[in-house]
Amino acid sequence: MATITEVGNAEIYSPLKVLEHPEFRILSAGEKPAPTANIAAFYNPAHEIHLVEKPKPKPGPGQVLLHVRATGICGSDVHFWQHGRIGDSMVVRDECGSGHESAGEVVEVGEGVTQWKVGDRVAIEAGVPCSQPACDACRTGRYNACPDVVFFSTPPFHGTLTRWHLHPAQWLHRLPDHMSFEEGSLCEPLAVALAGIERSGLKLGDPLLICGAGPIGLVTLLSARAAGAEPIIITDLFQSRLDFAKTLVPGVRTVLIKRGTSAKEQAKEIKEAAGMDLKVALECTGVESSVHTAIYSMQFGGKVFIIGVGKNEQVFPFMHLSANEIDVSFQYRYANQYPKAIRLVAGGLINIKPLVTHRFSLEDAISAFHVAADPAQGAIKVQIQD
Ligand SMILES: NC(=O)c1ccc[n+]([C@@H]2O[C@H](COP(=O)([O-])OP(=O)(O)OC[C@H]3O[C@@H](n4cnc5c(N)ncnc54)[C@H](O)[C@@H]3O)[C@@H](O)[C@H]2O)c1
Ligand SMILES: OC[C@H](O)C(O)[C@@H](O)CO
Repeated sequence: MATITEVGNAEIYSPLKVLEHPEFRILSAGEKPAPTANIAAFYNPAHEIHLVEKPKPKPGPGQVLLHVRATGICGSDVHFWQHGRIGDSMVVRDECGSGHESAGEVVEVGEGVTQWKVGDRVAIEAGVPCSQPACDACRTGRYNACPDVVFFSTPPFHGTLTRWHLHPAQWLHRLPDHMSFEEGSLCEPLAVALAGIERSGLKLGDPLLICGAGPIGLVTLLSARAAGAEPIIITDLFQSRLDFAKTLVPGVRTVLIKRGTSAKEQAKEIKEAAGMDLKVALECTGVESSVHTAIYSMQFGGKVFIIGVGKNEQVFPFMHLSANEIDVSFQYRYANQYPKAIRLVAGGLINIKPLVTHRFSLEDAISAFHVAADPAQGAIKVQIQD
């Protein structure tokens, strides 16, 4: 039987027709895999999700084999499973492995790897750009724009929600001893928030609006508090999410968004809660009406910075933006944020631990997905730990 290294890296990091591969197999419902089996959670174009058993890979030159110890379920994992696509370019066309918020432990290193040894604990940066000198994005440090990026868990690339994961040595980040795997895996959504804070230009004392109190909005809230924004207003459609935000950052002011209320009326309520017009909005829903609310909440010269992902085409209040010199910018994943994320958590400036509300074993990953997908369960961050 061919091993993964004999098959070659190109196949590991490329559209792998897993079910045609002799060593891949979907586990039947209720089947108990061996304790060391390389199981993973896969979704497919028929919107099914199941455990798959796949071979334990061998690290090739420059690669590290990891025991993945903690993985968070991201909204995009659930979205790929239930909707089969995000936008036009990320489409589920085959079985695809989930998960990209992971941390783990080095169990084997490939030829030429000198910076890692067995037992090292790492956060896994799931987007691996090509790093070629001819690639403008990689050369200029904006590697999230690399056209040849392998982003684990975005089709066609399989994810890091598996027991044994092979990763390029240079895209791992060392975890200090006092940082848990759980915190290491949360560095992924934290990296998204930090990229947003950095690129929005948020400064000490800036009045800030955060739209949406999901995991990204909440991690943005923690980061914005550490960055010194004041006051901070956070919105959501659900009071329970706003209450959760208050437990994280007691000083945050909350505004419940009511369906059927106009964006201008909601903005009025937000400005009243702040006692002023706001300077920056970090929009973490991607919902058109919420983007409008953010725009109408801004002062002259404000900035609406959109982290949320939404409908392909959306309408903007053009003249209001124009007459108030309001900038609108967007974030696509992140670049150069992991070392910063680890420093902020390790240094105690950001406490991300309370975000994890549910924990499952790898064998129970499918139940974890069902909890993450069901709003009635009240989960913030569901983690799978091994
Ligand atoms: N730009 C990026 O690279 C990047 C990376 C990760 C996630 N995202 C996106 O960020 C967004 C947030 O991610 P998440 O995991 O927190 O998602 P989530 O769906 O768990 O949370 C979104 C929150 O927004 C709230 N919401 C919905 N409509 C609202 C409205 N009109 N006003 C106020 N709140 C509203 C929801 O109730 C929910 O609590 C998603 O769109 C996600 O795709 C973007
Ligand atoms: O944090 C990274 C994001 O979740 C990904 O871009 C995902 O949404 C699609 O690849």
